[in-house]
Amino acid sequence: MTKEISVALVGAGAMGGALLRGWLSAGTIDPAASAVFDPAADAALKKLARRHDFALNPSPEGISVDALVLAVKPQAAASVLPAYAAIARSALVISVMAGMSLAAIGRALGDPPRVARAMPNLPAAFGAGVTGLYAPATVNAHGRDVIDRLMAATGETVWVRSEEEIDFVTAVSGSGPAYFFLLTEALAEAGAALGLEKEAAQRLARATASGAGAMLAADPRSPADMRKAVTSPGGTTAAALGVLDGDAKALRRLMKEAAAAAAKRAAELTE
Ligand SMILES: NC(=O)c1ccc[n+]([C@@H]2O[C@H](COP(=O)([O-])OP(=O)(O)OC[C@H]3O[C@@H](n4cnc5c(N)ncnc54)[C@H](OP(=O)(O)O)[C@@H]3O)[C@@H](O)[C@H]2O)c1
Ligand code: PRO
Repeated sequence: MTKEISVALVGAGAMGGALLRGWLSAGTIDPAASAVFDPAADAALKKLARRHDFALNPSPEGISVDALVLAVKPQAAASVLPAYAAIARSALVISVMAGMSLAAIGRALGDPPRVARAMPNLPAAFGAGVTGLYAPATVNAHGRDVIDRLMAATGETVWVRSEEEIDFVTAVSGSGPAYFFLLTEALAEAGAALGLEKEAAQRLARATASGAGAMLAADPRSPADMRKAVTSPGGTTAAALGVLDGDAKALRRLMKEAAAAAAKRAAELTE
């Protein structure tokens, strides 16, 4: 049987909390040997700590774990991370922070020997996440296996070839769920503008987005083939796609611009 992983998680907000819940429900981590640090822990986190018996906000002194996972806001990292330098010396450090480079993490933690980057996304909370991963050569095969097991507990994993590509992962899948949520909002607004009741339009748009997501998850056809299956020649979908994807390729152009803006911002956040 594979050994459970002991983890120290720094930051149990939206992303860190989703990962923690995924690990606990999948049995990936050993809660009794793990610790979570989040100074203003809310009632739900306190309840989770009591139920699973992991240490919540212990002194970092003397903590020894397999993996130290960093999930605070990048803007807070430089002031927060030094307190965890001693843990980082013997642990595999995994940062899920957008735009915080290996070099900057190394500086904040006193240059620990093994640091990797992971870029998960929020559907991890439902086991439906996808995480892009990068580890330099200082992380050996065992370390990569630990990283993969931790992140695969909340969805798919995709290894990339360079640290720079983590910014591109952030632009596609890290931020990506927000693009689909915005599309759902926009579709509901369009339905209401046509004359549907607002609530009916919202329910139709939301169920359509989740239905399309379920097809993407379960149907082996490519997105393009599934799009064609919805589109009757000369029909209603073709009329709509003429606007979204006609000669101007409006949506594809906009998506390229949006992803480029996200990648640029990730690079700006990088020290
Ligand atoms: N949200 C996403 O979809 C997503 C996806 C991929 C990657 N990420 C990355 O994940 C990181 C966290 O983002 P988030 O959206 O989860 O933000 P968040 O909800 O604000 O979570 C950050 C958590 O860290 C806590 N914190 C603050 N100071 C701390 C300290 N000294 N020690 C330990 N914890 C501390 C915060 O507590 P307070 O709220 O009390 O300050 C908060 O609970 C970011 O670096 C982001 O780039 C996020
Ligand atoms: N949320 C973080 C941000 O917006 C990183 C990816 C998703 O910066």
